[in-house]
Amino acid sequence: MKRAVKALNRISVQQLAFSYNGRDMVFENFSAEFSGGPTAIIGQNGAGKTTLVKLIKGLLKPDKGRILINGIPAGSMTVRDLAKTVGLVFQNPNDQIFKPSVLEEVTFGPKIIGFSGEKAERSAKEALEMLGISHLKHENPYDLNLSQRKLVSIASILSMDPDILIFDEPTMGQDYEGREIIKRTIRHLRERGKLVLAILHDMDFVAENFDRAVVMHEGKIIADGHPREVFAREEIVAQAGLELPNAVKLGKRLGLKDIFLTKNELIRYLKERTSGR
Ligand SMILES: Nc1ncnc2c1ncn2[C@@H]1O[C@H](COP(=O)(O)OP(=O)(O)OP(=O)(O)O)[C@@H](O)[C@H]1O
Repeated sequence: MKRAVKALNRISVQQLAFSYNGRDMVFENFSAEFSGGPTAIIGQNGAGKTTLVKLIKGLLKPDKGRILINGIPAGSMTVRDLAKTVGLVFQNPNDQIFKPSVLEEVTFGPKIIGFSGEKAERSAKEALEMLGISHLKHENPYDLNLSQRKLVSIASILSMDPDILIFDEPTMGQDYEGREIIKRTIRHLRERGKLVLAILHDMDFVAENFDRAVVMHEGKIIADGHPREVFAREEIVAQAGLELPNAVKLGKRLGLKDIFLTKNELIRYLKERTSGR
């Protein structure tokens, strides 16, 4: 008997044009494909990153072109179907959170998209556990600090169990522990076959956790590849005003030709080189 194979989650952006005011074009004939491992969208302020993810999420409508979500034109999907398929965690959690308790907040989304009360609660509790904030479930989100509130906003999207998750600046305001939690969450989502996109200004986090970096500049993609390839391209790094990851900077300062994405990679290389002498 044939086993059903779940198709890869995929976003296909085709010949997109978009302007906020009908004059200044953010995108003109912009195309991109997203599937597979976690993808970071990077580039200077104003490059069009947030506009792109809002278009994908259906919060903005393209002037021209179309966006296919798992083969289906986003424009033809109901708000509920789109919410079930694509979850967007906003940069600022205050734009997303409005319930008086963490548990209500994280249960709200799953209920809206049709989970039973019991399933919504189970899913919410799993998400809170994943993000290490189960102990906060009875708190009012607005009594929490910004980094905890950000984790609540991530949990409230995770609990809907969408196929595609988009994070706008997930590590902003997070300390070491928060970054570790987000790192684990991305790994967990990837293992479950979810498509993860994240807008990031934190290049260390990109280097450590992403398979692909898409560099945007003035509404265009100017580089697209594994972070090791992208950070090796000095002209791209300069054009997009990117800060290099610390391990890459250190490797360069040591005069090494190869690109080391993490401190561990660099240390391993230096140890091998020393022991091989
Ligand atoms: N609500 C809006 N109304 C009008 N113009 C906007 C609006 N939001 C963004 N823009 C403009 O659209 C362009 C792309 O902005 P966008 O926020 O998508 O960039 P970004 O790469 O996400 O930047 P950041 O890293 O600061 O979030 C910029 O020129 C910006 O000024």
